[in-house]
Amino acid sequence: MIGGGAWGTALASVAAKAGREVTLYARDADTVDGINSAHINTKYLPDIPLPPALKATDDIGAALDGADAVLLVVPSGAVRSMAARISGLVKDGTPVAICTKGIEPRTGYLMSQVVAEEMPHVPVGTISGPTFARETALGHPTAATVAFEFSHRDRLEPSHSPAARLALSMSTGFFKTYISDDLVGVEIGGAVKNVVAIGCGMMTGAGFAENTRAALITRGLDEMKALAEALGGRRETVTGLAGTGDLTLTCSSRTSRNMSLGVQLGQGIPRDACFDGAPVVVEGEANARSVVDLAQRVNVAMPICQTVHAILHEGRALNEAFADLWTQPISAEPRAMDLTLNNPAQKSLTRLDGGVA
Ligand SMILES: NC(=O)C1=CN([C@@H]2O[C@H](COP(=O)(O)OP(=O)(O)OC[C@H]3O[C@@H](n4cnc5c(N)ncnc54)[C@H](O)[C@@H]3O)[C@@H](O)[C@H]2O)C=CC1
Ligand SMILES: O=C(CO)COP(=O)(O)O
Repeated sequence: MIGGGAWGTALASVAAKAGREVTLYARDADTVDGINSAHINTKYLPDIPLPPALKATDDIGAALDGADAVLLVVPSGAVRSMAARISGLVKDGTPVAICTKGIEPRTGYLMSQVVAEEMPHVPVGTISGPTFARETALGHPTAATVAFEFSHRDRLEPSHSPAARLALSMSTGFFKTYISDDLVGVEIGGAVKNVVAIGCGMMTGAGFAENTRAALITRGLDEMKALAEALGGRRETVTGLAGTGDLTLTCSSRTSRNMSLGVQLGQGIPRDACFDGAPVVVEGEANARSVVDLAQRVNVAMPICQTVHAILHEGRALNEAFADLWTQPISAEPRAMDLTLNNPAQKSLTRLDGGVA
């Protein structure tokens, strides 16, 4: 397990509980000591006991020595450099699953494509779904999708595919795994939901309520499906755990760092004062740029993501941007019907407390 943050630790705990021999690499020596001596990751998952069998090290070579599978769980901005760093340490054919949710800025690559470029000698897939780290580490019932591309041989013998082997290896009585061969659908779901969750949080923080949130979730899902399809993924994958599931989770709870950032911004808290100034990984901020850029490149309209992007990165006023979103041209649902009408409505958003935005 490469990455000693909340999610890397939670996944390492799952794998250890599934009976795997797990070594977690963390760059922080205190984290390593805490896991080895007290079986706690005090920084990222305080108070959650970890399986004593789980070992940690700050020696990345030792962590990877003899590994039958590698899970890569660092923030998206560190994925390429980490993949390049470990490439020579991972033996040919070892499945590598990226558990990071994002799209690389500039290239527009999925995280699995970034890793595949740096590690051409191994099969690369992903594990994704509605999985808050804390709940997972506590052993709450959780489900996730393991996705790898299937070779011709994998289709003939699916149980030998990397996806199936990893799904089996990670399965416990509380961590239910599903298998997919649609990496694009799964990874687009994970990246886009972060952006939509920031949007849901913004509107919640600004004083709007449940109708608004349900509309953003549903139309956000439509954006996710359209982008996935344009990139060769399947719409039905997006209706699964890594799309609908994760979108629903992160748009419904302030446990989500993305939703929580949005709420704070919606309340008017300046960005550098959010989370009391602590450096928290909020993938949706970078994802907003890369998703909108990718959507433009493949000519897919993503009005919610564009609105979030404009507020985060172009200095647009939040209320005005959402009022514009709500008065965009009237279009068909689903998109398959090609129909757009000019919208004659005046901008008018009223908050739950009766205030006008
Ligand atoms: N926390 C959660 O509930 C879930 C998180 N994820 C995804 O997992 C990824 C990681 O998130 P978390 O573990 O939650 O973040 P985190 O903030 O808890 O931990 C990040 C970890 O990455 C390490 N790190 C950062 N830059 C690094 C670098 N350049 N080299 C080596 N290590 C580096 C940090 O030291 C830290 O251990 C994100 O893409 C997130 O979207 C996915 C599912 C659930
Ligand atoms: O991806 C996640 C849950 O599936 C975690 O969401 P946040 O990164 O918004 O906390």
